[in-house]
Amino acid sequence: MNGTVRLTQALDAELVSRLQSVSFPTIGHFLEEGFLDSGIRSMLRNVHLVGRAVTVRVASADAFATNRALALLEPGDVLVIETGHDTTHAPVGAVTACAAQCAGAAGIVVDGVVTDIVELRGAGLPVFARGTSVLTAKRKLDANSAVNVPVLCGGVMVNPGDVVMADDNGVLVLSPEEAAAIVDLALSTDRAEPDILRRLRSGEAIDTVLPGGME
Ligand SMILES: O=C([O-])CC(=O)C(=O)O
Ligand SMILES: [Mg+2]
Repeated sequence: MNGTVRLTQALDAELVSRLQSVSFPTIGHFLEEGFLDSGIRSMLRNVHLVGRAVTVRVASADAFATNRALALLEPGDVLVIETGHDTTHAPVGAVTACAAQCAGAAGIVVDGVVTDIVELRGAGLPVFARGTSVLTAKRKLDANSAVNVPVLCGGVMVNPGDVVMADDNGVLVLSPEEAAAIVDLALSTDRAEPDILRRLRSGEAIDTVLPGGME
């Protein structure tokens, strides 16, 4: 088991605060990279989070790998789980989510399935996954598991310490530098949108309101 290193670099609190105000699909107007496969969806409704990625590669349904990653979570972190495209064994359920929530995590993203869905809904921790399963991970070790290493999640390479942004639309992961470079543009675009909607509702034509396109 590699990479059990605790992250030392916190995300800039000001950046996190600004990103929390952003409508994440606005970033989708400007960027092409960092968007997780749309099959990874929120398992809860009305969620919106920004957090630092703590990563784990779970090999062959190794539940201990997830537990090691859970032990590294700090307030505001998002646990990002690579499963090697395993959509059968759920590495996350009531107990895992409870541990993450008790550590103050902002959420969990799994490139795979979760279990205990009723309990997850009740707990309220934002969890993103491809669906649900009754079959779970197992209490066994696999040497190919690793914590806080780059992981492939929904087709995106997620590095420990990246910025995870997720809501009911899906999940986006950027480096802190990429997030800082886009946040002002996203916020100013969001600020312009209420007026666009008002003008459309008042009867103006779309090609008058948005002559150059949607951005
Ligand atoms: O143990 C697992 O793999 C998932 C689970 O059921 C839980 O976290 O409660
Ligand atoms: Mg369980």
